[in-house]
Amino acid sequence: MTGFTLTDLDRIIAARARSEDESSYTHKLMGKGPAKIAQKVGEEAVETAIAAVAGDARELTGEAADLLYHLLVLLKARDVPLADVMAELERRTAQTGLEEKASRQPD
Ligand SMILES: N=c1c2ncn([C@@H]3O[C@H](COP(=O)(O)OP(=O)(O)OP(=O)(O)O)[C@@H](O)[C@H]3O)c2ncn1[C@@H]1O[C@H](COP(=O)(O)O)[C@@H](O)[C@H]1O
Repeated sequence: MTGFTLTDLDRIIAARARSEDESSYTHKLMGKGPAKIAQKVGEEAVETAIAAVAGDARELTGEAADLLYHLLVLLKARDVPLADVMAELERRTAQTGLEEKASRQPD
């Protein structure tokens, strides 16, 4: 179990996006703009789906990590805070009333 969160990754992405470090993939990707980043999200989503259908857990793990990373970069490029996405997910959970039940049950 790791304590690393999407919020941690989001902070790293924000710092790398702000940097002028030419060796940073995040910096380079941000420079290409939202359309290119959105294309990468689409590609990574397809690769994730293919890995899931193939049933290869290791491949799926890697592709899902690529997808989440690129999705966070896309949100950053469009100035949509990750916190807003999490708040929307929380709102949906609150609507169903399942949050309390889930916290009482083991994973
Ligand atoms: N999580 C990631 C991450 N996941 C995937 N990738 C990069 O995403 C790229 C995807 O590879 P592809 O083959 O699909 O794309 P490509 O051919 O390199 O590029 P395109 O021409 O298709 O755009 C690879 O270069 C990976 O290194 C990531 N790059 C960075 N991070 C995180 O971002 C942090 C900052 O990275 P830098 O910005 O590089 O310092 C790192 O410490 C990581 O935490």
